[in-house]
Amino acid sequence: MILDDLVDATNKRIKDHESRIPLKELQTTAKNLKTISGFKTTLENPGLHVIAEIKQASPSKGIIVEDFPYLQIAREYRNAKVDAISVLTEPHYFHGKLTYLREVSEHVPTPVLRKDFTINEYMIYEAKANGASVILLIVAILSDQQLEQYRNLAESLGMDAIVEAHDESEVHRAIKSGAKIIGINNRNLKNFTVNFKNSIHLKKLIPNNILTISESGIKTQKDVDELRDAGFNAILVGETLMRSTNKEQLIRQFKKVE
Ligand SMILES: O=C(O)c1ccccc1NCC(=O)[C@H](O)[C@H](O)COP(=O)(O)O
Repeated sequence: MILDDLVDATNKRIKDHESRIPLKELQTTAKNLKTISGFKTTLENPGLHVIAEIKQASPSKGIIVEDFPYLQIAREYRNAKVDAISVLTEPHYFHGKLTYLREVSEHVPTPVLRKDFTINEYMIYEAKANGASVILLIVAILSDQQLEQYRNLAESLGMDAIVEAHDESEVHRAIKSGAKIIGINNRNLKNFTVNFKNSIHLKKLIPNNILTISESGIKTQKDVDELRDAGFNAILVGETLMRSTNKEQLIRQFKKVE
């Protein structure tokens, strides 16, 4: 299964990072670096918020774009007033890099999500040390204890955590862990199909005091309107924006602003 392969590859990658930058050194950098806070507060405002993703490739699609001017893309997203930028840092399947995260956070004054497969505390300090305002915690790869502990650690470092669920039992675990923001991934990670109805059904299980984000496979204005009507606080859009030749216009259209 792809998720197991991703976790194995992440384990090896982070062991290598730890051998080069010890945890103590990373913790000092993380604690001293000032990053943008307030992502959660932004989502609490009325309206549908947009998280725009920067990624060159994915397991389901392979290479999405050959040309990858990530800083220029980040500036276009900023001009379109996105509420956060999601940056893939996983190198093997998504062709991501930590450098992209750091540079985007240094050049663009918008909260940045480290989009990766967080499996330990080292990665949370690493996210903060490289400019992240938000991290992702995927319920399918973490225990109940890790979900709570990692979210608390992220918050203690001034970041927010999106707890990602794919099905009913994962939504219940996310709620039980104390998640303040739940991301529902529309993509089935076994066969890569995308199903909005599942996302809209799962939203109904989440209490109103928890913020919700619909992630993956969002392509058209109809998709966006359906998710807005279902009451999501935000959408996370990757491939559709990466392939768009006018990203700014598309985001404004999705947000329904002139
Ligand atoms: O995108 C994939 O193929 C994928 C496969 C396995 C695990 C995660 C995967 N994607 C990560 C994401 O969550 C997406 O990058 C993100 O939600 C944006 O999705 P999209 O708009 O469909 O590019």
